[in-house]
Amino acid sequence: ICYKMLKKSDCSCIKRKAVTFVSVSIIALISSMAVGNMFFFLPTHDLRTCAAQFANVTPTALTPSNVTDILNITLLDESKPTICGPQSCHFPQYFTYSMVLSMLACAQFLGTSGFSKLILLLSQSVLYTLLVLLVNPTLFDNADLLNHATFEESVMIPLRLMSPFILMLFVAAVLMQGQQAELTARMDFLWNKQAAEEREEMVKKQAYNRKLIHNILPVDVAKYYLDKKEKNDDDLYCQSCECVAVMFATITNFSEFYMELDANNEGVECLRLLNEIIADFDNIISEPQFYQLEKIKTMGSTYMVSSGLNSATYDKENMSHISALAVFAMRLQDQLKFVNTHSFNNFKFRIGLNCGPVVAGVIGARKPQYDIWGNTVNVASRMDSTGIDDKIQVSEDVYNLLKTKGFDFVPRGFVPVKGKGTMMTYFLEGPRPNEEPTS
Ligand SMILES: Nc1ncnc2c1ncn2[C@@H]1O[C@H](COP(=O)(O)OP(=O)(O)OP(=O)(O)O)[C@@H](O)[C@H]1O
Repeated sequence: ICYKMLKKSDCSCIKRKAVTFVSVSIIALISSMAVGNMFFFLPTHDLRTCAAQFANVTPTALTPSNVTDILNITLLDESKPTICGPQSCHFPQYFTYSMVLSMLACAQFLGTSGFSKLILLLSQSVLYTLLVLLVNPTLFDNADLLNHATFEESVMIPLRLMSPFILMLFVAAVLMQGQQAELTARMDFLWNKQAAEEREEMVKKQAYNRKLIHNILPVDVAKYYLDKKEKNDDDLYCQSCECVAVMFATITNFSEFYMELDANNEGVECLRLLNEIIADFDNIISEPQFYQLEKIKTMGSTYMVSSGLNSATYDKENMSHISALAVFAMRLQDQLKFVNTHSFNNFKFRIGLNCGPVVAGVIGARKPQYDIWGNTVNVASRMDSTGIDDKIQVSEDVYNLLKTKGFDFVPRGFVPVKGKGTMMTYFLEGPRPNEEPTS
């Protein structure tokens, strides 16, 4: 009910108070049983004196057996009234045991610090000792006498002294056990804390590693390696893809821009600009509309992208992954124009597109690289290398698939392509995507 109705912190506070209340009640109850009962037997008559009076002798002249015989009492029969008075208590050591029980409850269940427990236990035992010694010591002396008479063995240490000694011994034991428990609890706490910190660190590292792997490999390929049970580095991952689109986009005059001079920190500033341009391209490819695209790699100032490499991104029906790559190519052109305007440069951009079957895979055990191979890739590269600055040259296959999808094409004519003879190619002119280029 508490957990349903209240906040967690309020609830644990109430729970703690309830536990303290119950513990204090138990301690008070058992202590009062121990201490309170002792008062029921007041006034207690000294059996030896009583028997001496009855026999009209001095108390020292009587042995314990004489006393029991004269008074006609036995250790085990407490109920019979004696000539000295009504029934008595023959086993006062049970008061001490009750006290030990109450102290045990105090030591075990009371939710306070070790020091306050020690103070409480000491005051309990001192109070009890005073009660034993001052209020009713005769009760304990009578018990000693009855024991002596029954077992015919003299009592070495009187019970009235033995009882406080037992309590002190118990306090010492509780103190030692408490210290040990506190030490263990502290160690447990520290170990738990350390374990929690290490677990948190491990989770963070795992997430970071996953992020790194996802930056190197496509999501499905990364999943293949992460889920793989047998970690064999030599395993080859490769997959045949039915119809993917491949793009090569090159900043053709970047080599003219790149110079190693003192003024540009030995070329570092040129590389910084190239890095910013590529990062802009990476940001565009991360947009949700380009989810079918996968960046393959950059080679110098060439950016290579493919689309439709897995079942999640390949659209067999509408070939939307090829349309998405065409739109992406135009976005890159717009982005580079934007960079030119703001960096007062005149970078030229040449793009080639092709589509068809490829083989995708990961090569190498160290620094593994995801790549695609096949004639489709070679031709896409040729579409770029034989293209014209600021144009997107596409193969006839791309043209045939996209001509009915609202794209504008201008035929370029037959282009000589190394190893292929001549190929009919087209320039993709539009329509331009509406989006503003990102800064
Ligand atoms: N996975 C790939 N990544 C980058 N470039 C590629 C890839 N596959 C092919 N190419 C490029 O495609 C182009 C055409 O390759 P092809 O095998 O037809 O001719 P090649 O004689 O090897 O090329 P080149 O004459 O340019 O050296 C090559 O320039 C090659 O670098």
